[in-house]
Amino acid sequence: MAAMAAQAGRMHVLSPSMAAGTECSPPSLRERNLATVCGQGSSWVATSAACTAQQRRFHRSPAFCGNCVASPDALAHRSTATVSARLVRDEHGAYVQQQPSSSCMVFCAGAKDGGRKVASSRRWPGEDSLWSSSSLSSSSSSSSFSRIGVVRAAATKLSMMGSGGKQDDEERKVISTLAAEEEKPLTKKKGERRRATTKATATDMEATKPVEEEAPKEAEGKVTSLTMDDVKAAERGMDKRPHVPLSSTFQRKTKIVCTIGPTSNSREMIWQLVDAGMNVARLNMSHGEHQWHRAVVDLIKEYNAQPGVDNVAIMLDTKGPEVRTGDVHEPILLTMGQEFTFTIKRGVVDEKCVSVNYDGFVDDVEIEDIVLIDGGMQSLAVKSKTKDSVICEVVDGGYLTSRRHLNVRGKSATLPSITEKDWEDIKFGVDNGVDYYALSFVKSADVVHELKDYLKSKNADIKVLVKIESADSIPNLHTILEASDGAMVARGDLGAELPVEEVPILQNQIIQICRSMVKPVIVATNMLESMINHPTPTRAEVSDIAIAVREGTDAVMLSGETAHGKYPLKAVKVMHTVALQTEATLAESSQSSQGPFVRQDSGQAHRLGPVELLIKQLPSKRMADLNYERELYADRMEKNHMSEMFAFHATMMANTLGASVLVFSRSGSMAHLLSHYRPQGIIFTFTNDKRVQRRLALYNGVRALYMEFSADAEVTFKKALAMLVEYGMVEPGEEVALVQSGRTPIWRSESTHHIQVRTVQ
Ligand SMILES: Nc1ncnc2c1ncn2[C@@H]1O[C@H](COP(=O)(O)OP(=O)(O)O)[C@@H](O)[C@H]1O
Ligand SMILES: C=C(OP(=O)(O)O)C(=O)O
Repeated sequence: MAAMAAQAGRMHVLSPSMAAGTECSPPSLRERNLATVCGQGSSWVATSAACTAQQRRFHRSPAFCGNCVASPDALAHRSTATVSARLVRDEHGAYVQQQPSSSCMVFCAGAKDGGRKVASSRRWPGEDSLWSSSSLSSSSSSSSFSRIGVVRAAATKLSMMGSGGKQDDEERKVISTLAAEEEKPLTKKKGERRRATTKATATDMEATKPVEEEAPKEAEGKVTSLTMDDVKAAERGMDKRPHVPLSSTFQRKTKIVCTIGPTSNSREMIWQLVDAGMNVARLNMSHGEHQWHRAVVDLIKEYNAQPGVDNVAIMLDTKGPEVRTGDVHEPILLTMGQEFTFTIKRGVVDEKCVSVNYDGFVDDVEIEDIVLIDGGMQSLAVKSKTKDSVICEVVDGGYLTSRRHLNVRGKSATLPSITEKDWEDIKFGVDNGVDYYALSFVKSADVVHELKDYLKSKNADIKVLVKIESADSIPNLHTILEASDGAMVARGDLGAELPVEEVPILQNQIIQICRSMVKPVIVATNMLESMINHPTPTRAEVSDIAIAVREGTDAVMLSGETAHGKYPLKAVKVMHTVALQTEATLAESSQSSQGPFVRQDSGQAHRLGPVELLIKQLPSKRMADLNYERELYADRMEKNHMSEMFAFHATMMANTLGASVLVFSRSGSMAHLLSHYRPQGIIFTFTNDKRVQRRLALYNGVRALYMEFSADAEVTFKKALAMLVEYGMVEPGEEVALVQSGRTPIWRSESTHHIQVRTVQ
């Protein structure tokens, strides 16, 4: 079979170690019975129908339940796969391998909706319908609906490709069969009805007018075979249907921040990035004019305005007092040992000299200092100075391109944290209603207070994340974080100003401190750097993402990978898959090795309070720091006692039941608290404030949905549950933990605080 697989290139191979009839617990099943799709290292095993609601919760993670063995994340890799067998339980409850009774091409419609729904052209023994999607999926309101779109788009695509296309015969045959099948009447399901209604409005159609422009990425734009992305693109282009809520990435708890740049600023790309998993769009104000950024903001707003979609938050990253080289006409090659000069004169560029944007550069630098370009991609030793130039010798050579970072090893530039340009950009953010500022090179809490005072004076409700990237910020870390609304571990500059080996230690500490303060934290820079030029990540990059997830970060960030890389979508998909997979192992290990609740590495729901957690996680942390954390925690508990308690106990309850959490929040504060406790299920947060919904996009485990609240709590609960069922996020029969608490309880007259367990109808 393995040989056949190699030949076919995308044969689904069941591990030879899986003996038919072997009874396996989910983890061992996963270890032993993985199958490979498309030779891409992803894995899935076809599903059985008979899984209970309790088992189905495993579907939201790449773990497998005993009955229904599917690896949703694998579906994100590829839209089609050939499957040779599936696992089902026999009459004794043991797992057996079942061969399909007809051709077995699978269209992983699940790639669109979380990998839980799979439409197939197979016939399985005992099932008479060619469209036995129910045999492959959990109950779904939108699987047939996904299939219709996929089939129609695929068929149209096929006809466009003509006979000269590169599609292989087998795939063509199946697409044609599926297209013919589409004409057959189907029982309408909720999702279809919904689509039919939305499809009718002309305004909606106009809103989703397809982009005529070429896909901006050469590498990702080329169509060599029909993938889900092609199908989706074709689907959008052909049908002009409104964008519908996609749940493909809602199971992932760790959020993804994508920097928008020249390769990702088109409408088409932004839509695809969201589908692939983008939660927050970052605008880097070091590049591009306001007009450029406004166009991106407008696109994100247009995306968010669609009914029912996952909202994307906008984060404006200030340039800060960063020192950069000027523009160059073409890359300048720096060779080891050569002389090279940095000058504060503007607009100078030749093969031996380039401008620097900071007038104090010459004063800040001393002979023998090491100047790093882009955090050390090239480095130069300072040999001499004149009044306007620094003359260096190249230590590590390479190509110098436009507007590159300059750092002096071990030193911070003596510039104010918020420059004049930053104030202009901050005003731009206020005018355009961004959700977060990422404030660069913060060295003390004062600057955060200054910005917050300004925002207050403008009545602008924008949250301030501090970028920890300056050597000078470390001694003031606690006060800076305390003043902020969250942080970014900006490893690029941090690793240039401080020895690189300190970066992982600081990363961990910053994450833990933010967590203990109930503030979101982002790990940034170089996460999938090699994917700027290559379609697959290095193993070290994959580990880097996994480590950040294990440490409990709220979000991971892509910079050049999505801003100017060749494979922006692939990079997001890799990040999504790695995070999802890592989160599943955290959930598993918390269930098996340490009992149901106690987690120490990821900080998931635990019986210990945040301070105890911190002590366990950071054995090397100084006692003084821990006492400080303890005081903060005590202070928070005092102010927020009830909500803290309810968030904690709701988490415990949800974990015990294997259920998701449902919360109603005007300000988002209860969602923040729940996120802090990291429940194993999703925190579905209903809010009646669009701004809060967008902001929550950054928080670990939170899925925020917009809804008007009714004066009657029960009406609101029912509406919320119905919405989740409609979007395929929960299923009838499933239990959810519903929390009614928070600083400003919504139905104050009804009760004070409570947690209930509801079974979805
Ligand atoms: N708005 C933009 N306009 C042009 N280029 C951009 C923009 N945003 C990002 N880029 C490009 O993507 C690269 C990587 O993004 P990022 O890491 O945010 O930048 P940097 O490291 O330069 O601060 C940048 O160096 C730049 O070449
Ligand atoms: C995220 C960072 O900031 P920027 O890309 O703005 O330099 C960093 O230095 O890691």
